[in-house]
Amino acid sequence: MDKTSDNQESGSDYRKGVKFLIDNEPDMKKLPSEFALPLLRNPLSAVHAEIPVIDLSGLHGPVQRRVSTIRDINSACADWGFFRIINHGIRTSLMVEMLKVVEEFFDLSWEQKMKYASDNVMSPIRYGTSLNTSMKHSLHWRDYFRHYGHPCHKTFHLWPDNPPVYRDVAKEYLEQIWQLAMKIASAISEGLGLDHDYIEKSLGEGFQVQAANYYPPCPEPEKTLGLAGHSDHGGLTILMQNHDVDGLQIKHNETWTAVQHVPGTFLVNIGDYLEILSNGMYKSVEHRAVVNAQKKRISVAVGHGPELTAVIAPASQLLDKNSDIQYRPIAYQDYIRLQQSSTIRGKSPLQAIKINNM
Ligand SMILES: O=C(O)CCC(=O)C(=O)O
Ligand SMILES: [Fe+2]
Repeated sequence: MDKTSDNQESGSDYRKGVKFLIDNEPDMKKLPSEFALPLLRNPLSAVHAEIPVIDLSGLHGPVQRRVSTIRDINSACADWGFFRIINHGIRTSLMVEMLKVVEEFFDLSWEQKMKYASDNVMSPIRYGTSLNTSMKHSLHWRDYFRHYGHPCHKTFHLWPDNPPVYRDVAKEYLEQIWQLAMKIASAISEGLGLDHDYIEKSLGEGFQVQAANYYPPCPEPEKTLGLAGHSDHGGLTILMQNHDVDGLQIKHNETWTAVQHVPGTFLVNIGDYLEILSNGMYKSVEHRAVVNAQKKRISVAVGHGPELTAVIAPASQLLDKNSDIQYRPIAYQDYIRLQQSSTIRGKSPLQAIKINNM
């Protein structure tokens, strides 16, 4: 292919990131046509709703409070698949530091960031833009940077050394978030009627991936999305964002619903692995990110799932003669590849392994 053709040139500019585009043209008035999503109905007109709030200190309280907290988590998982946690035990200063080093990373020159660009969706570290620019699709208004976390010692040496404190801050953050995820997983196990360590044990060594998203201000935010509707492939995602701008929407009762950000809290959501493990009792919920004309938004989503070679399948304890198995077993890494290689979002990877019981 002629590498100097106009298309190819502008195509490669997009791969440098939307931040690069807007930094070079801060007065941009029109959304470049590649970003216009043809079938999108104005995403900024979503309804607003309060999602369940769980006070995690209840898990350490007297028996009755613990039981009612587990019951609340269980109904939040079944009814919403998303909930907000307070009294989660993570220092606010660590949350702030983490957002700061992530922002400093995105502020690096595009050459420095492109060192981490990769078309390999399983790469342990990856910078990119939109969904998957190795495939043709309408572009999305976000840059992302993701890398593996727990067990941190395996990939720590690959993480960015610029900003210089990045590795240390991210390690402390990801280790604490892993512990938090295991605490919630234990409550969910009990809520499902399984042993309290059932989910944690099912993870084996476990797998954690951190996805940082950067959504710059966008000239025509009603015509595009930061991130298309999708469900997460892992079991539990723990999400935080910078303090002063909303953007997350979840599909609740078939309606896109905007979720307000509350500083100092995290959002937790159920991913496909827990939908599969619970044989469909819990649903992984589709969610997306919208953008806005005024402010950049940064989010850090940390996903938690089983070790990559694990075969994921419904828990046998949850299958009885009245409930047929709903999903075909699949190696977790094959599932991730299925999800990440596609530019079609929604819940299509789950549909692909769903068994159509009559
Ligand atoms: O930016 C957000 O709020 C959502 C991010 C997200 O869903 C993801 O990274 O999987
Ligand atoms: Fe997500």
